[in-house]
Order: sequence, then structure tokens, then C-alpha cells
Amino acid sequence: MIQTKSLTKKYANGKGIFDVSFQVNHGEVFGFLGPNGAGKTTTMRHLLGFINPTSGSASIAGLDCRTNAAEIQRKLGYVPGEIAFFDNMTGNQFLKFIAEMRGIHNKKLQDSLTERFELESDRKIRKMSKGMKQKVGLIAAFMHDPEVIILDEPTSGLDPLMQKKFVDLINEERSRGKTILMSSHIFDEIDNTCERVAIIRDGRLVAVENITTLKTTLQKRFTITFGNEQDMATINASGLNYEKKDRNKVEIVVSGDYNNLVKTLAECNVISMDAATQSLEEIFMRYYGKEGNKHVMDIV
Ligand SMILES: Nc1ncnc2c1ncn2[C@@H]1O[C@H](COP(=O)(O)OP(=O)(O)OP(=O)(O)O)[C@@H](O)[C@H]1O
Repeated sequence: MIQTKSLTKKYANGKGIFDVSFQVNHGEVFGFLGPNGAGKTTTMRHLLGFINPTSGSASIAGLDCRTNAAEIQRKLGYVPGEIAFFDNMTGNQFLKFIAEMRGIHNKKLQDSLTERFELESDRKIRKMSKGMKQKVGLIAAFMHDPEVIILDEPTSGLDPLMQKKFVDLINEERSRGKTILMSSHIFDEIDNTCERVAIIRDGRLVAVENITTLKTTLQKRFTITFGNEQDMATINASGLNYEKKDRNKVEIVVSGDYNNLVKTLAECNVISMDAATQSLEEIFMRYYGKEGNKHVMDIV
């Protein structure tokens, strides 16, 4: 549904995005992760047809984003990273203006979104907080019931309750067959909504992966407490990657093969064992940490 092929935008200062290729399937929620300046907004602006690529292409529903920008924008809902409003309007006046531009006659969806996000829509935008403005942006993006939704940091400024409402909305939209591309700095939000995620670093994609696969192929951390201090010697002799946390407690990191762990623990008196799968944030940090390049090579 959304596709970029070797999309490249080289700004005069040498920055930009380079050879970015990915595809978001119909009905999929796809996450786009990367720190400030990695190239998320630049990629999204190509999808909206706002800028010309230096080379490569972007398309939505088979239509080239640059040559069919007007048609694509009719199908699309978009929340930009920085929303430009008419500050003197109230929320209602702004939403009415967008509705007229889009030719929306039925206010039902707008009203239910306003209620869902508890927006005081008769307040002047100039007097709204960042979070309130973000709600206006979200309502404006969703109120024409678009098939494809592109969200650049959609919940920045929203409180945790509103972030939860947003996650629920995304999951409802997905179940209605919508295709969604979303950048975010909030890992839980991506984890709770997206099936796949692209990670971008210095303008280049370093991974496009299924979130579950990313988590299972990487590490699991076991925290184990022993009944006997002597069990520490068994762990030490096992060759497992471990860190001693207390006189009878260790943290063991395993990736892939669990046989050695199981065999070793069978020889010990285990009184408690907790397992933690890496969080999306930890996985992400591996791409950006000092070992980042190694893992990029391993996975991509
Ligand atoms: N118009 C421009 N002219 C020159 N350089 C630009 C321009 N727009 C963006 N850049 C540079 O291109 C790179 C990618 O920027 P982009 O805004 O796409 O990143 P981002 O991942 O969206 O970051 P953020 O999370 O801060 O929004 C950055 O180094 C940025 O400084």
C-alpha cells in the first residue's frame, strides 16, 4: 500500500535520506523509529508529495506520490511533526475549515473523536497547550476516515491517558483495515500497535523487521536465585554468559540456544527464576550503541 524504492534526498548540506526502501502492506501498522535528525520526517514528506526526491520513488496505492500528490492527499490522513495552525481560530473553527476543504458533510466522526480525546474544541488554538493542539491535529487527520494514515510523532505532548486512547484508536483502525505508518519516540506505543518496524540511522534504513522476530532472535535475560551458594561454581564452569548479582543470585543472558542453560540449571538448586525479553527500546539501542554496526550486519 505504501512503498518507497531506493528513495534518496540529498540536501545541499549533504544530509538527508539515502536509498530508503520499504513497503507497508494493506491493513498493516508500521513503525518508523530513529532519533532526531535520522530522516523520518524527510521520508514522510516524500510520501505526502511535498518534496522531490533526488532519486528513487515513493508511492501509495500504486500512485506516485509526487505526480499524484493531490489525489493521494485526499485518501490520506496526516499528522505532521510540527503542526501549523491558524492560531486565532478556535479548535472547532479549524476543524470546520478542514472539513470544508475536504468536503466532509457528516460531523459524526469529528464529534466522536473530539469526545474520545476530550478536546475543549471551543478554545482558541493560541491558548491551547501543546497536547491540546496535538489532539486537534489527530482529529483533523482521522475525521475523514482515511484509508492510509501517516503519523509523525503523533502523541508528543499527550499525557499517558491520552496516549492510551491513541493506542486504542490505532488498533481499532487497524482492525478496520487501515494502513498506518507512524514514527514515534515512545517504544511502548510502537510495541503495542505495530507488527513491523523500520529503524533509520543517519538517513539509511538499518533494519526492517517484525517486532516479535526482533525480540525472539535477540536476547533473553534470566534472573536466577539459588538455594546453595555452591551452585555459583556450577554456573561459573558452564560457559554461560552471566553476571553475579548477589551471593546466590545471577543474571544469565541467552540468545538462541537454551540447552546449556537448561542442562546447567538441572544440576543446581533453583529457588526462583524470572525471564525478561528485551524491550523494543533495548533492541533499538543496540542499533545505536557502540556495538550497533555489528548487530546491523547480523540482522539486516
Ligand atoms: N530542508 C532541509 N535542508 C537541509 N537539511 C535538512 C532539511 N530538512 C532536514 N534536513 C536534515 O536532514 C536530516 C534528516 O532530517 P529529518 O527531519 O528527516 O529527521 P527526523 O528523523 O524526522 O528527525 P526528528 O525526530 O527531529 O523530526 C537531518 O540531518 C536534518 O538536519
